[in-house]
Amino acid sequence: MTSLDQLAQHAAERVAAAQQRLSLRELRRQALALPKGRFAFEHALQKPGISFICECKKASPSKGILAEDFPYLYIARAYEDAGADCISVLTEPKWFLGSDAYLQEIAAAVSIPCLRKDFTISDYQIYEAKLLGAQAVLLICSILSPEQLRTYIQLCDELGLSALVEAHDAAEISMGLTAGARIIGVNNRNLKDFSVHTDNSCALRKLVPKEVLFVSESGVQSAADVEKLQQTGADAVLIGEALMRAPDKKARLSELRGA
Ligand SMILES: O=C(O)c1ccccc1NCC(=O)[C@H](O)[C@H](O)COP(=O)(O)O
Repeated sequence: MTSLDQLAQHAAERVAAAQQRLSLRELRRQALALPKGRFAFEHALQKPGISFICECKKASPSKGILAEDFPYLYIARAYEDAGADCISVLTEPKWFLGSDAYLQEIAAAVSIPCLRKDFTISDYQIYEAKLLGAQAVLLICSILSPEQLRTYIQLCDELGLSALVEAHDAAEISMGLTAGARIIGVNNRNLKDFSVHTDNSCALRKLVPKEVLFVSESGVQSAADVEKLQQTGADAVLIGEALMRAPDKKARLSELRGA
């Protein structure tokens, strides 16, 4: 079983446990009672130049603990002060040591849009994301069927959430576009063996039409990486480790911008 299979399986167990506490019907009722979102996440990626999605994550399966000390609200505010366009918040608890509470508190504390970064395998998690204050959810092609992907994008549309549809190869990009994705994220990390190649985004950019937003995810470590991805036509970069390991987030983000 790959790490991704384990993450997806654990997500299904988490959803089953959550449904014991609150039914899908009641969760759905609560989510639909909220004002419809305005797709703020995708609007934030439409500005001229490259946008920065800065990630709050304490740990990851490939790198272990990234930040012993994890003052998540301080980190999120530092990202916002440094000019981040969006924040990605890991809510997966077992391998990323994330938490729904981190997302809820961060979304309430900042005015830029937040992505719920989790392993979505059920509509239940999309309603949860809405209630936690997220403006976007991650949909990973390799753990969803084409039908699930299409249905979940439609649900996001109904709630006014953006869907960041993650692909790693040409077949997954095709699956995402067929399902109606408006944002494709190409993960430079192979989630089966954890190897990272930012050139993956460069190779796959041409398969995504210009009217669909293109996000390059993972392995961005330098201003040269950002410059290369911008030249390739990326609308945004999603950066985790390089920022999480930096004591001064503002200085590190400026450095990555090439300022
Ligand atoms: O990072 C991992 O080890 C990992 C393992 C299994 C599934 C997903 C994983 N990472 C999620 C991500 O893709 C990153 O958090 C994100 O793109 C930021 O990457 P980085 O800048 O390299 O921290």
